[in-house]
Amino acid sequence: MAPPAPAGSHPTSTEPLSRSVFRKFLLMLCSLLTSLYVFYCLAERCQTLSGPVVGRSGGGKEAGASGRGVLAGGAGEPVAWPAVARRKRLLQVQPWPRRRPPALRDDGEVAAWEEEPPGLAGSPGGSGAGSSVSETPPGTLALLLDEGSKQLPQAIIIGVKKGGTRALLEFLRVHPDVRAVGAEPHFFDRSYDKGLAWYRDLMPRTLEGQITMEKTPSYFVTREAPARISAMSKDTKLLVVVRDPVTRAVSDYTQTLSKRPDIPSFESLAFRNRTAGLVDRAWSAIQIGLYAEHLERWLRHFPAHQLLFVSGERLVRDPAGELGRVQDFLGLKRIISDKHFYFNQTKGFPCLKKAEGSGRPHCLGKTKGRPHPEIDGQVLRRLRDFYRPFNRKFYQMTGHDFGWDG
Ligand SMILES: Nc1ncnc2c1ncn2[C@@H]1O[C@H](COP(=O)(O)OS(=O)(=O)O)[C@@H](OP(=O)(O)O)[C@H]1O
Repeated sequence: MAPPAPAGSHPTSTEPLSRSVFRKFLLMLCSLLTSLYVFYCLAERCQTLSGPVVGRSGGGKEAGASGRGVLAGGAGEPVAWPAVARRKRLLQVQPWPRRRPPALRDDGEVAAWEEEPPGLAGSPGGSGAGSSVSETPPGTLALLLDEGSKQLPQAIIIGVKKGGTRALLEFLRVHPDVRAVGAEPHFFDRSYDKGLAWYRDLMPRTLEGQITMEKTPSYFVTREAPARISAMSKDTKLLVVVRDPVTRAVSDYTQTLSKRPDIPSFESLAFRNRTAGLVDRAWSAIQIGLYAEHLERWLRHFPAHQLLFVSGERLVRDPAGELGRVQDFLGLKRIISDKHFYFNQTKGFPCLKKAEGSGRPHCLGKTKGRPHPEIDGQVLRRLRDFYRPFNRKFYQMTGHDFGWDG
């Protein structure tokens, strides 16, 4: 038998042809496997770099269509996001320069569309994190993956004003399968005549398996909002962050006072007749806290299991715990956990260790968690008495005692 030819040498006339073909085949197989391995490593590395903090781009299913698949599960019925979501997350690799970070208004909300045009929606609203990523994925991955599309929201934070809605949205955006508009669109209360196409255009791009979200706290008390949202999609999931209505009223007043320091005192606005203890329920700061009454309207259009009530108090005390419930409700994998938060002593609130898009620690702006003026104790007690029956009814309707009545 002829001795084996040195590696890489050409087959000799004495070497059988089949052996030479086999050797070439082996060589090609090795190259193929090496290329696959290199590509896999690159992709994995990108994903590792992005960690739990995510950025841009998405795609998805046809919004507004009936039974928008992935969200079809009810409250206690988590639906797993398709495996494709993992692949899609490759698009969220950072960092790419964000086009234009949204500016903050003085009330702490993200500035409206003149600051962040609809087409650029989706930046971390109110983050102030100074973070930067764009919607353009880097070359190779962009070629391999599609860029997603704009969808109508499948889940909306509908209220309540001053309940902790910004905190909930900012915390949720840490999730790689959540994409949200930064600013409040106010579509179902102020801009409904602009039409669903206009509304959809405000949304960030999402990929299949990602949820599009927005928050506009005034929807909860807008008479037309339940029917309008149901007309968009009866499968829409609704989140309501509720907070002790008395504290909420004071918070609401504090916000107005910060813009118009000359308004009358809280004590005088809260009563139609203070001596008689007659509470002015027409005052919006009081009215919004009548949760049971507002909820009745929503339940005429949505089944109870499509609403989730988030405790504003627990969102401060135990954000990860409350976010766990929210992720289950939205059918999301539980990714946001204790390790995403730290308690900032100066702010007096939980903050994110890594904000969406920046990877840096991030607390909400100075208009969130500001000190309240001192309110007469007797007035507060009267308001507690006033709200008690409404709160009890609300506990019954939601099946949860939020503990506002001591
Ligand atoms: N983590 C964290 N950081 C800062 N603030 C937090 C946080 N979690 C909840 N909150 C509470 O959120 C309250 C503001 O609620 P909203 O974001 O719903 O307000 S708004 O309706 O959008 O204006 C705000 O109310 P005030 O304390 O009255 O300012 C906060 O108490």
